[in-house]
Amino acid sequence: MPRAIIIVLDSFGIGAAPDAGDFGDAGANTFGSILKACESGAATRTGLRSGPLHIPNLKRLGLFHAAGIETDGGAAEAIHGRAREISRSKDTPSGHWEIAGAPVPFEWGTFPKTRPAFPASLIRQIMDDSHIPGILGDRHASGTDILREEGEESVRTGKPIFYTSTDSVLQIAAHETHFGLERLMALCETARRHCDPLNIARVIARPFTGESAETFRRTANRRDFSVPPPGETLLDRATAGGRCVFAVGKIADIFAHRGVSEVLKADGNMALVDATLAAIGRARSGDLVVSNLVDFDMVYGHRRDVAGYAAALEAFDARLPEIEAALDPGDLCVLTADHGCDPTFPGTDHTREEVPILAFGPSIAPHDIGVRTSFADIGASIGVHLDLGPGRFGTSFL
Ligand SMILES: O=P(O)(O)O[C@H]1O[C@H](CO)[C@@H](O)[C@H]1O
Ligand SMILES: [Mn+2]
Ligand SMILES: [Mn+2]
Repeated sequence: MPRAIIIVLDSFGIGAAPDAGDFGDAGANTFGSILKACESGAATRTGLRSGPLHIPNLKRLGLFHAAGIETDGGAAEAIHGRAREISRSKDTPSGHWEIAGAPVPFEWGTFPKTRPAFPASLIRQIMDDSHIPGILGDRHASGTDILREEGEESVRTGKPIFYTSTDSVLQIAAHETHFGLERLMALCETARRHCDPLNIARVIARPFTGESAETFRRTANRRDFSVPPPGETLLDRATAGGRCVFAVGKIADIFAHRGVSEVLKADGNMALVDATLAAIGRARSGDLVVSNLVDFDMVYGHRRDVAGYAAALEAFDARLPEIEAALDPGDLCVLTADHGCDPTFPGTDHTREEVPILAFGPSIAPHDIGVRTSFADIGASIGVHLDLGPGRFGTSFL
């Protein structure tokens, strides 16, 4: 029996979705903007990269075809197309769950762009149950900015930093040793419980190290406390069918550990590619590997670092031949994304975009699958490929 691999390039959208205007994202295009910035020289950084975007392998597979960009290159080598999201939000869990065949049929709770952003009753409940002396932040913010602004006071007072974004999230940053990593995780579990009635998708622990605003760094001990997916996912169906599901990076957290057999954690895109290759190496026939490459989003998209994003794409592209070489004759590997995060767009939030689908394997015949009406077509196709059936949502493109 064949195997399947999904690699989510977190935030790698390829153009505004038809409903992008509803999200304030008309005109956003993560891939297109990076391409343009590279072309014009705006994505040059000494010692990092320069010139036009160099992604020969993604190009060969059909990324430009999927994005509707004319190229002088030949025919695409992968099944190629793009997909729209039916879930009404542009966050990570919604995107991943829809890819896995469980779109979100309701609106998430979010916190207003006011100061304070969190309801006093919520903060009171969390404080009563966690013995913290108070909180800092209490607003919408970029996680790295707020660390510079509030980190030193947090260390001095022992008050953790609470912040949010347009996503359905409560993020809590605290120092790994001064506050304590385990204590932060316990605090997040408490917060998770009190966020449930507000329909908040995720509470995220954001531990950091360092001793001053200039040296604070967020660590790889980030942990997402997610509510479970709203329906049966491809991962659930695979494990129920006796298959092994390897979850690489934050996949297990995103799926609230449901439908996951083995967790492989790693820090940084290149280590995550290594972990993905390790999982492919261990997967047996009928198994599923699901991997998330978070740096595109967390380190470059939200930071609006277009040169960094371009360099990260080039670095991933250079690893693609290794991934292709790791595939057995019957395998199917799908590259896609969960939402956009255009590094040239105003603000620091995700952008509502269509995502690429590049599906390849030694015996997969390339063809154009056009614009898919749901990310769920990916899960449906993999379900068919793995002989698990298409699932409730989505139409197989195989
Ligand atoms: O600015 P940072 O802390 O990276 O936060 C980002 O990460 C969150 C979860 O992915 C998003 O909601 C966005 O706000
Ligand atoms: Mn994401
Ligand atoms: Mn994000």
